[in-house]
Amino acid sequence: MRQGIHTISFIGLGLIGTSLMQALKHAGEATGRNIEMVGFDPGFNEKDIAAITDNFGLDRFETDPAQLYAADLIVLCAPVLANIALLETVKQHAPADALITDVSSTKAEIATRAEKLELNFIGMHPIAGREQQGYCAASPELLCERMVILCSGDRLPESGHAAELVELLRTASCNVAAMSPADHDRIYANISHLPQLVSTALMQHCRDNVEHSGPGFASATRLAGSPWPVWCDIVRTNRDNIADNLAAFSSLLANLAEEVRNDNIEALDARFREANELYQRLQERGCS
Ligand SMILES: O=C(O)C(=O)C[C@]1(C(=O)O)C=C[C@@H](O)C=C1
Repeated sequence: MRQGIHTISFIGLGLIGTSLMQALKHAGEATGRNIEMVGFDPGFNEKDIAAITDNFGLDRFETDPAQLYAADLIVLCAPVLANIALLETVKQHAPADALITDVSSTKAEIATRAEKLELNFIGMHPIAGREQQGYCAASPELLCERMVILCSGDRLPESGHAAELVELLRTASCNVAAMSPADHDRIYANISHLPQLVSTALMQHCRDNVEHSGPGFASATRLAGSPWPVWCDIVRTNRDNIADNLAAFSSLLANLAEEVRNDNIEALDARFREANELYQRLQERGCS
């Protein structure tokens, strides 16, 4: 049996799949390896295949599952529920020693399904994105200095394809961290899924005055441009955590409204001071 990652298959060649493919290709080259990048996307026509091969580093577009899944590492890059559905096909075709991962934004449901199917699976979540979709908006820079969560439990994997994946991600300048799927979904409901829904709701709430808006409103609502097909699956696979966060945030907003109405300057000053300090810390970490 040959050792190491020589071939990676990407199922779904959108923004994240293509950016990750390019980043791992470059990381392989930087460490003296030519990793073959194989991919499939059901929405692709001949023009897309030519463009992604010529400009984004895809080596082979494969429609035959036997060829597509014959890889050392398989990365599922479709929306979460589609990735979950794909696990059956992966089980059928993937070599026994292949590592299966995904780039979905929720991790518990897919991990449970993969465990039931006894797959060699570790979920992954690159904390990177933009409101544009599709491979045309992809770039390996998208992942540079960004966190990538591997749902391998308390510790990052130390052997096999999974350890090699960690090494490739680090070479691509990603900050790789480990956590459990349940912790992931709880944390990202708060720090990612809530901000998305708040941005969407803010855009709706201010609909009548959008034409009068300035740069402040534009930066507060950038995420309102995010694609629903992706977010539909995220919301559906992390419902309780997201609903809990929305409820807690609504009560914070209710308190804020009271403070404004009652001219509670002290409370408002404390809020601005805390938020300013947190913002400053984020800037210092280079997370803007
Ligand atoms: O900046 C964006 O447009 C994002 O998509 C960002 C963001 C995030 O919350 O940071 C949103 C969801 C993804 O799972 C990862 C990244």
